[in-house]
Amino acid sequence: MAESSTIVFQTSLLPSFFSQNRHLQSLKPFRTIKTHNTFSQIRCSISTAETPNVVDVDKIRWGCEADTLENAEALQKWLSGSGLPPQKMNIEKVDVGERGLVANNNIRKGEKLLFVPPSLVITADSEWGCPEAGAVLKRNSVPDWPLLATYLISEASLMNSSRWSSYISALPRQPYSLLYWTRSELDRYLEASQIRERAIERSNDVIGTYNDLKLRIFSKHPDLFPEEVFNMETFRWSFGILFSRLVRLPSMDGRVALVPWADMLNHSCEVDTYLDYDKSSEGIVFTTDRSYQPGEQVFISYGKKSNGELLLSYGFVPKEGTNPSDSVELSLSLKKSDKCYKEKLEVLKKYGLSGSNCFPLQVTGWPVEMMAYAYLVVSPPSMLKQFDEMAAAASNKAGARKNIRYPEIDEQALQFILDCCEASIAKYSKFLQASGSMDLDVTSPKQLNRRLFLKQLAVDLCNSERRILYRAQYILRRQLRDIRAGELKALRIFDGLRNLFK
Ligand SMILES: C[S@@+](CC[C@H](N)C(=O)[O-])C[C@H]1O[C@@H](n2cnc3c(N)ncnc32)[C@H](O)[C@@H]1O
Repeated sequence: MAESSTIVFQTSLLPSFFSQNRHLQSLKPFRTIKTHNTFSQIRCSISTAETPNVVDVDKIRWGCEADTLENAEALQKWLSGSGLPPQKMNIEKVDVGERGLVANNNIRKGEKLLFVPPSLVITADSEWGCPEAGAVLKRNSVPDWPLLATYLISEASLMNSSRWSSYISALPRQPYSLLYWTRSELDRYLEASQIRERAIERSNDVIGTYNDLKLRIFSKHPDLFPEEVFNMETFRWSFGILFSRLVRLPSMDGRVALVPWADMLNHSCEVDTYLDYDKSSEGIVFTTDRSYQPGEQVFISYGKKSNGELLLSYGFVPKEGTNPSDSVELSLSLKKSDKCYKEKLEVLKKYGLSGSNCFPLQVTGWPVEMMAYAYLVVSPPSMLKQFDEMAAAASNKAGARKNIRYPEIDEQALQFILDCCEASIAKYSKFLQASGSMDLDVTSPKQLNRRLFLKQLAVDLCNSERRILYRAQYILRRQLRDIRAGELKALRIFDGLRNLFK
């Protein structure tokens, strides 16, 4: 639950992993996913055991169904027995988020809750149940995210011999992130949204990371990392868990961690409280920003994320209009027919931009960088000397002048943004209209439920993104009307003066 690369939050459940760990990626072709369902017995040397333990792959519990309280009681018992102090909350079935933490006592505003001790937190430094496997990854300087993903799989494969067995058994068997949507589901349901691109990129990153680990490490140590256990399917699971549960802890130098118990808290856009390490109590806590009565679900914030980002990592979309941090990515592109296309592309590249860029629109407005980019797109050859300044302002490079104004091309720039906005609205409207009669193409009731669920999420996302575009369209039209009215007034004054002199 770390943060997005553009906005700095205190702590949020999730990540900017791939911006930090790109060096681990290898862009190899999609590999066929190997299932772990075939019965096989794996030898895995566990800690100091002299004879290697034999792992029955079929018996590994990759979490449980998150819509039940299966394993929740065992988790609470294990946590209490392992140093978690008595809590003012219990794990219960809830309306928002399936399972969540519910107050069992009056909770005051400003109260510190949780106090999960560091001994119950999983970080890149945690001890491995299979120390040889951990040593190999560390020798190869594997970064935190892939290391933690491998750690989870390794601990899951040790079953009851892992100290995290009760925790792992209570994790969701299928985390609700876009990692679990197939390519055709993404193409079909998220065609209108830029989140589709992000989901494809993320999925390719996970595949690339797994392939890289396999090539560099797993294939060289098949006794420690048997493919029946460490495969693309189990990596999808462990990355899905990390994307939806990992926390960045600012007071622990921004370390990323899995915090059992705290990761049962669901997100609300209406609260503004984050998990962090509390030096005085030496535990992971959060401070409530409202009071709760017994029976009420307690929430934290996963960060100031848009609905698209929440869907991408956590697999849910807040109710329309309830997320003040919601935004939609609007794509602007240079026109291929532009006489200065080459020159413009060159300056954009100089500032790390490309011929096509996305900018976040919010109901409250859009970034100044977007206007600078639009200026560059519409500027005529006579403004060649200003291209550099425009591209610099469109980038978020430090030191660049941001608030540039070119009143002579204001109208064209705003009209260009409006055209892009309307083209995007048309895409959303087409999807939303078609979604009513969309053939779900299913062969079983289970599949039907899944497709209906995904379609509903896509419809919710598209409605919330289109709503922001409608708002931008309204503002742009008004600004254009004002400019044109001003021009008309100036023209009338000019005509009046001309007639006077005549
Ligand atoms: C950190 S976990 C929270 C505990 C989780 N509900 C569970 O049962 O394991 C994050 C997951 O909880 C669910 N979730 C959290 N906040 C939610 C919300 N406001 N609406 C719907 N689902 C939510 C999503 O499935 C998300 O991937």
